[in-house]
Order: sequence, then C-alpha cells, then structure tokens
Amino acid sequence: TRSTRPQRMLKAVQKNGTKGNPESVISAIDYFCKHSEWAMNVGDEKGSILDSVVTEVNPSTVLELGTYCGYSTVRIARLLSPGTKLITLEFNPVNAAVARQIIAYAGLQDKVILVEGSSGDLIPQMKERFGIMTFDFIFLDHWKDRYLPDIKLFEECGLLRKGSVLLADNVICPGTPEYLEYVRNSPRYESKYYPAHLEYTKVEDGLEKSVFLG
Ligand SMILES: CNc1ncnc2c1ncn2[C@@H]1O[C@H](/C=C/CNC(=O)c2cc(-c3ccc(F)cc3)cc(O)c2O)[C@H](F)[C@H]1O
Ligand SMILES: [Mg+2]
Repeated sequence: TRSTRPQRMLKAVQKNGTKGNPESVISAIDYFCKHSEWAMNVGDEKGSILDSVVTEVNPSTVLELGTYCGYSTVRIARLLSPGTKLITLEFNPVNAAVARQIIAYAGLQDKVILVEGSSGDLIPQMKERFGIMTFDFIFLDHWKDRYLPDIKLFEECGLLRKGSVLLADNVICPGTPEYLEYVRNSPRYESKYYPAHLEYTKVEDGLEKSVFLG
C-alpha cells in the first residue's frame, strides 16, 4: 500500500538529518513540511514558544497527548533535565512506529516513553503503570474535541497539582472553543494566550497556557 505522510517524513529525516542530533531532526522535519508536504507538527514558530514554556517550567513529570510523528516529542525531550522522561500517547500504530524511529534517530529514546493507546483509556492508568503522582507539564495536541474531556479526566484522576502547567496547541486553528471557554472561565486555572500562526502558514493560531491553581 502507498506510504503515509509520516513514513515519508521519516525518510526525509533519515536522509537530511544527522543521527543523534535533535536540532537536525527538527530542522529536517520543518524543511520537509515547508518544501515537500505540509504536516500537522507544532512547527518552528509555535515550537519556539513550546521550548520557552518547557524551559521555564523545567518539569520532572511530562505528558504529551498525540505523538503523531514525534516532532514535539523531540522538541520537549531535548530540553529535559538528565534522568527526566516524558510520556507520550499515540493511538495510531503506524504513527507510533514512525515516531519511535524519529525519536531514536534524534538519540532521545532513553528520555521518552511512547505508549500506544487512547488518552481516555491511558490517563486513568498513569499512577499505577508509571508511578506518576502528578504532572508538572502537559502538552495537548491530539483530537481537538478531546482536550476538554481529557483535562476533566486529569482533574478526576488527581493528576494535577498547584502549579501544573497545561499547554494546548491549535486553540484558534482548527480551534478548541469548549476547552478555551473552560480554562478561561474556571477559577481553578490561570490562562494565557500566546499568539502565533498555524505551522508553516500565515493563518492565525496560537497556544494556550493554563496553570492549575489547586
Ligand atoms: C483521543 N485520544 C487520543 N489518544 C492518543 N492519540 C490520539 C488521540 N487523539 C488523536 N491522537 C493521535 O494524535 C494525532 C492527532 C492530532 C490531531 N491534530 C490535528 O488535528 C491538527 C490539525 C491541524 C490542522 C490545521 C488546519 C488545517 F487546515 C488542517 C489541519 C493542525 C494541528 O496542529 C493539529 O494538531 C494523531 F494523528 C492521532 O493518531
Ligand atoms: Mg497541533
């Protein structure tokens, strides 16, 4: 069967990237998306904002929803302190297989736990399967209509603590109106919008950072 876009992206990383060099993997994916095929990675502009928030939080426990090809996984993992691992969830096995290879090509496999499955099923298992008490940092970049149910699941499972930071991609395009309304109006969150553009385009988009107040 015909290859998928993630599989073609992996080939571009192996051709144009340098093994063990995360920056070169990030650049190779951005180049592929700008010159070959657009793909729904967070991209370079929003990726720089992601980098700055991760650096500011310097998290010990990290969760990503929606690995896709592993682009943001590589961006986050390359910034983590030694010994810190990030858990990333991906329910499409073809995407997961590509992401594992891209993460490994970047040399970051020891800093990443990629779990195949749905966030709805896996979030309630975080404590028992990974010994997680609470998450310091969560990056939401999966199906947009799942941001709100999943943040409520985090609350129900006691996975947030005072100061936990949630960063959500695509709050303008494709948009996550119910999630935005929730985090901006709930007294339990302090929210801030970071304006930017949809990856590799001039279309308006941005990230929403929400700090859980306990
Ligand atoms: C629901 N729970 C899930 N659990 C585990 N993995 C999941 C889950 N849900 C999806 N996945 C996994 O997470 C990924 C899904 C990412 C979805 N992302 C987007 O749709 C998305 C779309 C655009 C976009 C903008 C404009 C336009 F014209 C066309 C597209 C831009 C973006 O930055 C996006 O992130 C993956 F594919 C799926 O298997
Ligand atoms: Mg996105």
